[in-house]
Amino acid sequence: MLLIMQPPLPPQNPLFTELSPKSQTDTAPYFSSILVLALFSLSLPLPQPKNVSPETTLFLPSRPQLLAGKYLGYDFASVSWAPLGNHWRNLRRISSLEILSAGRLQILSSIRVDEVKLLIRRLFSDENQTVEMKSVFFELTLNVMMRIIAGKRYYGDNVAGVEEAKKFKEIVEDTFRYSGASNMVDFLLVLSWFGIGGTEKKLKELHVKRDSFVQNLIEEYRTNAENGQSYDSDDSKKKTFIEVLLSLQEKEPHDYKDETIKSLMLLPYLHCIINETLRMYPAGPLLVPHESSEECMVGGFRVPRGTMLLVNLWAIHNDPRIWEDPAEFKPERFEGFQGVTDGFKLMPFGTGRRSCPGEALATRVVGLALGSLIQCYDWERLKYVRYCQEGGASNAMIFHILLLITFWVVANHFRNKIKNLPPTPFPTLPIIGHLYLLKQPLYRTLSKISARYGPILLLKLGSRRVLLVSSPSAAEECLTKNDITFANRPNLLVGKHLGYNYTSLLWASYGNHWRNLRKISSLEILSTNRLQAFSFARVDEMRSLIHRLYRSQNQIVDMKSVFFELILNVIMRMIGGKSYCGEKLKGVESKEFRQIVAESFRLGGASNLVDFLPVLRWIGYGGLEKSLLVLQEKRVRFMQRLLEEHKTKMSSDEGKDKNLDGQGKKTMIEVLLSLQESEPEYYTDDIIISLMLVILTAATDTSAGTMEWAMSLLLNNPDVLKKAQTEIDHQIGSDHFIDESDLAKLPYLHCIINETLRLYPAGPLLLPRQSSEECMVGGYRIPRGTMLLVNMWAIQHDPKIWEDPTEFKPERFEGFEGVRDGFKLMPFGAGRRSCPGEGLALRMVGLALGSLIQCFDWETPDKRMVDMTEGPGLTLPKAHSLQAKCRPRPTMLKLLSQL
Ligand code: HEM
Repeated sequence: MLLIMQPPLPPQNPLFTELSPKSQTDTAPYFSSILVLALFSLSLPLPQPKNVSPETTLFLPSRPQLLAGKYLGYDFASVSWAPLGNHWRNLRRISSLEILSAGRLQILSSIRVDEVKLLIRRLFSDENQTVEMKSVFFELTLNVMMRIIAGKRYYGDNVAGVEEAKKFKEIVEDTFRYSGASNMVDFLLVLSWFGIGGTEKKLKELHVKRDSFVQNLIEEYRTNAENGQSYDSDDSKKKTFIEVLLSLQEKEPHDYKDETIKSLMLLPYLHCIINETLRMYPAGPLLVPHESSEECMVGGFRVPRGTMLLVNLWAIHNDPRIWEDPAEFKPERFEGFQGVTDGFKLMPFGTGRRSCPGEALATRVVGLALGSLIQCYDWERLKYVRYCQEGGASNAMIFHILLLITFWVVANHFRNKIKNLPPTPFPTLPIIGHLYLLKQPLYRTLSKISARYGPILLLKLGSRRVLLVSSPSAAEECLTKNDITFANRPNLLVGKHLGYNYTSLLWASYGNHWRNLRKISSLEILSTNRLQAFSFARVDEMRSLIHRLYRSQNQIVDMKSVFFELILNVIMRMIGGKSYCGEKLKGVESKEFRQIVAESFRLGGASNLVDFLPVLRWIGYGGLEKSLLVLQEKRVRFMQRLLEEHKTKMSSDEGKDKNLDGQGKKTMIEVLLSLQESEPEYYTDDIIISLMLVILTAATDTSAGTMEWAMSLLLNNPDVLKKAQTEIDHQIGSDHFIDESDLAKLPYLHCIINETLRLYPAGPLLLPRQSSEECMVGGYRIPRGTMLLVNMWAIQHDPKIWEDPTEFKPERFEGFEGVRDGFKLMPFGAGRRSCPGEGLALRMVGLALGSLIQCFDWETPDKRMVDMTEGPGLTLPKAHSLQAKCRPRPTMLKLLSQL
């Protein structure tokens, strides 16, 4: 007599109150699973497994939140992946009672016998032919399971489902490939940011395939039911699993959503593809990972809550201390032994609450199939296939690697403390260190890290040690007491390729060579005297810009280009006596150089991954070096042209002793070429070109960017713009254009520039430096060769230092002189490697802003607020360049018409 047992249905589930906030969201699978729980009571407590101590049960039942559980486990709501709790208990009960209980297995035994018979018959007709046994067993198992679940067969005579079965076979193979604890992305999240692995994408695709496969089965059943067909009409007790669940769904549609049914239907497939010998080749060599739901003790050690547990079953099953000749296939060792579990030394189906619920079915199918095949046929081997052993070995290796990583992380953390190194964010991962914490924009991410761990931090960015400081006092200590120690620049790839192998002014190490270059640049181009001497060039360029804007009034102007061309022309005239942009000048060259500068800043700086993980160079990652070489070639070609032009002119009689600007001032190239004449070995063409390139590159993007941010802020704050115009009207009037000498009379304009440089410093992390010897910062020991990043952006946005730090309030600088306030406002850096172009930049920004405000009224093209999003790059550029329209101010019309 056959007996079917159904679980009692309680009126209400008292455990609803225990549900966590996450489980109360309305994600369909989870919610519906919880409703299922409301219907099925917990009146039958699961038996506590033998030999499992209370300590270890804490560990066993939960599952870690791995990617496989998210995508294949219906967001951790399926029976395999749900965390320990009522929801999981209920799903487990349904699956056990509806498909895998001893009672149901007994009822459905005819299906298994039938399928084995059909297989035997097929093999009989294929006598003496080679048979691929893996497929034979797979087809058998699938047919058995499909008949139990959906009442249909996929393989055999008169069956049309082979294509569908092929699809399912792929699904099963992929499921095993991407499930479990061996996806590196689960442990190194950073890999997914670098797009390495792509496991997540594959899991997403696999989930879609699995879901639609099972949904089709349900739909097929529904259609057939509507047409009055039934698969297993011979015996109502032999109802398929879908039938059982769908009839429950009919009664309680809310509680039995399709998602719940699907997540349950997928379970038996996964657990029942057992086709290897259980001790030597356990189908789950590391079991399925568990996670501890609270702290517990194992082997006398404290194991924290949330620790993932991997039981290396393969190692236990192959341990020579437990098994004699473990690598030998000796079935005799189990003579007289009942069952498939022997304490904890043999447990191919796991043990405890999360053990395999398909154990009974699997052993029956495997037993019946094997027995019948052996009974009916003689077999001979074609080739010996080393099979699961390889998989088992690789899993054991992963386990040992994980152990090593954990040990390394913990040891590294304590080592820092013992050595009196600054605090470091936890954990420091092997190889990548803290790179996993970084994302663009860097200064914002680093600022968050400092807010969490402190203003003096030691980061490990791949192979480099980085000291990150983000408080005025720490910055002061680095740039005053330790200024010489930190006067080197790190050897980054950009310094090698764009900095003439670390010999340019920007990238050279602190020493005689750097001192000499700095002296030339300061004396010959950036000293107060030289700046004064070339003020005519700036005024001249400014006038020509005003003229162009006057003629294109009411048209939309790209302000970034306007500012860039202005500063490029000014510097070009100081360097080589010619300006590059504007209507009468060579626009093509200007565009070319602008691209060169933009590219230099894009590839430059401290955020190239290859600088921190040199190993990436060997695997050809990113091709950064190639891009740098191409760029450098363009830069050099551009400057070489200019230099040759000057050499030709100077060698001609006409050019001798005559400056090229025509104003009685020697240009920088002339000075350098005359130095070359006296000391040709030192002042090579390369040295001259590299100096010109540094000055041009460092000056253009920084100054143009500051002007663009300032104009954007003014357009978004019309009151401030009005106030600045009023100041100019009162102090300068409208009878002459603003001159550099007028700037001292415009303190409010100065406040606007300071506030712009505070909010949007062109060097948000200054430029990276490197310590030449061991030193102390904040009481911590800083080893030699440590890279220094001063997060000026964080300091200038620190709410402890600045009231409303994100607000544009020029008034906060009223009564304040200069552009440096101790170490809390320092947009040009400090110390020996601070910006030598500060004087020029302030003059240019002041003159440009003052003139544009004096001559024109401004608005955005669509009268909307300017988008202030920051773009990626070293100099804090705007993500979208500023577009604006100008109208001449009525009071200035007379002057403008005289241009
Ligand atoms: C608003 C405009 C500018 C800003 C905000 C700015 C900012 C900076 C900063 C923060 C540094 C790094 C300082 C450090 O490491 O402590 C720097 C370095 C430098 N700047 Fe500027 N800068 C500007 C304009 C200019 C101009 C106009 C020039 C040249 C004409 C220039 C030439 C340089 C050079 C050559 C260095 C490297 C100095 C060295 O390594 O010895 N900068 N600048």
